[in-house]
Amino acid sequence: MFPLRRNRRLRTNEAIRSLVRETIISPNDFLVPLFVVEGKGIKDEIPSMPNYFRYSLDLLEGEVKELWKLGLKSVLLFVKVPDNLKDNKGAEALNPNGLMQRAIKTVKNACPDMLVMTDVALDPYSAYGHDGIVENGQINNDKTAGFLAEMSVSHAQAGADFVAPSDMMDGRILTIREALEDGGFINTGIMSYSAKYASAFYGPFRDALDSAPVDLVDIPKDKKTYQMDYGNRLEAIKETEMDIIEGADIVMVKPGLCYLDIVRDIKNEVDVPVAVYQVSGEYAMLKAAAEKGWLDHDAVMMEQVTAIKRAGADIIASYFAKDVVKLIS
Ligand SMILES: NCc1[nH]cc(CCC(=O)O)c1CC(=O)O
Ligand SMILES: [Mg+2]
Repeated sequence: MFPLRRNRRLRTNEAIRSLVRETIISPNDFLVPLFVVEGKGIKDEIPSMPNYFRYSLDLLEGEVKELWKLGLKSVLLFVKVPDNLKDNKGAEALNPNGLMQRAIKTVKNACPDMLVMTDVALDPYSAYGHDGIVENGQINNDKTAGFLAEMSVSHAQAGADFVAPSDMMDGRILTIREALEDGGFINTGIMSYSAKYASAFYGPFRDALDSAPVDLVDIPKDKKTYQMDYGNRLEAIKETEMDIIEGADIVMVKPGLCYLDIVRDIKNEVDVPVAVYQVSGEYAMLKAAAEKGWLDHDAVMMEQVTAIKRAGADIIASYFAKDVVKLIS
């Protein structure tokens, strides 16, 4: 008996393969993380993130214009805060003339139609490298949520389109939503890092912002009391559903590749867009393997972002965004 159905017919050549391909990557899929620093003329390569840079505001302009030309229309801003401006409460985060607030305006000036999302969490501002206020050796959930709401309003005032709380405090989406509504920012969206795991893949990001938790007595050494345990799956659905009820417009799973089962679970469960963050450690792993000549950088990169989209990502936050778009254009 010869087979009646030969699946290989649909794989005969690139024309037929591209005709039947289910998942196609486009510039519209990406959200581009950007690291911003004080100073002038700075384009500083992050050692553990080859070919990824921190920009001072004057050079950020050109970078943003380049992204726009490539068809990348959304950015996610992170700031590296000077040590002397860090404290336990993140007071500098509310400075109307702070680095984040100026960065938002810089992007909007350079490129008025660029969608600007901002990271909302204390860690870049925290003397202890924590996403919240430390009290008696613990992260105070409710004080932190209140502070993040003020921070979100400050970003909205500066012109942010979306705030992206990445802290994992309970209840902060509701607190932030209420503060935005009260402030009249009814159209400012919230992209919640809703299922964010306590992951060792964030290492290079913490190098980039110098934001790792400090090693001091009475200060938690890691983020495991607020970020999720990577053994858990149902908890991701619970976290995500709660954030949607509290007012999240977009939910996120983070990191990416090791968590694609979670992405699919959530995609099947919710009716809001699902973002996935392919994080710094994922970027660093591929760059390192490619540098050694052990992996084909571009081929593996495309396989990875396609897998993330296939798993259910509507939005991919990725340090590879520019590389991908240059490759496919
Ligand atoms: N709240 C901070 C924050 N926002 C995004 C990332 C990680 C992103 C990456 O690794 O690329 C982190 C680090 C952390 O939680 O320690
Ligand atoms: Mg939560």
